[in-house]
Amino acid sequence: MTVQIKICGLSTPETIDAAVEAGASHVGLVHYEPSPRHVSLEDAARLRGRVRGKAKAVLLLVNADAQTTARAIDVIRPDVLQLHGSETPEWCGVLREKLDLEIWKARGLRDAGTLERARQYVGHVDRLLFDAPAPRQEGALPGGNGVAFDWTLLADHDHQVDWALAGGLTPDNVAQAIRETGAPLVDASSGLESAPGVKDVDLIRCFCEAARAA
Ligand SMILES: O=C(O)c1ccccc1NCC(=O)[C@H](O)[C@H](O)COP(=O)(O)O
Repeated sequence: MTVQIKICGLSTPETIDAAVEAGASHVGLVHYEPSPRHVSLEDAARLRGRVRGKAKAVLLLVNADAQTTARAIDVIRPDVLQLHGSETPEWCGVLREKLDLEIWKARGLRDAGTLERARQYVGHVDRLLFDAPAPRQEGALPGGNGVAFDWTLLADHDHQVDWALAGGLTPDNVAQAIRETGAPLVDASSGLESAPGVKDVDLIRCFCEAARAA
């Protein structure tokens, strides 16, 4: 099966184009002000326009309220809404029923217990995205930290919904990650940067090549 590839936290036309040309199936736009990858709604809408018909646009929000979510969807018109905070299964389900787009929920995997609890989202989301857990320190971002988790947690797991692997993926480790977990979709952000929030087009290309060659 061909692995799908999401490049997250893109914020310039050049890096968006590089991701699409390298064969990314999904591009991620982070609308979350504390992030170095935050893009305004207007910039996100412009970037989204560049990929229409070529790759799916994923809008990433963190614990956004209903009004903020509705406004962001209205302006950006993404294909996918990725929820990367502490959104409940019920809230995901409400959005999935009301909105004509895919709902993805990110879950940090610390141990087998956190993987088991992620099952609460089955039936409420279109995809679970397994990431490293958020660092415990004050002010830490809930994602995009470039930290990998223990992939053996996913070995032989009985997935009951589509899923994706994220967390510390780079051109150097993505093939091994795919082989060890069987991930159908891989997602990378900070491992493709020369500085926080600054994507490197060569790293984007190398990542896509390595993922496809796995
Ligand atoms: O990228 C951010 O700054 C960010 C902020 C808040 C929530 C999520 C965020 N990013 C999510 C991602 O980029 C990925 O889906 C995932 O966390 C993998 O990131 P990385 O470990 O940096 O590859």
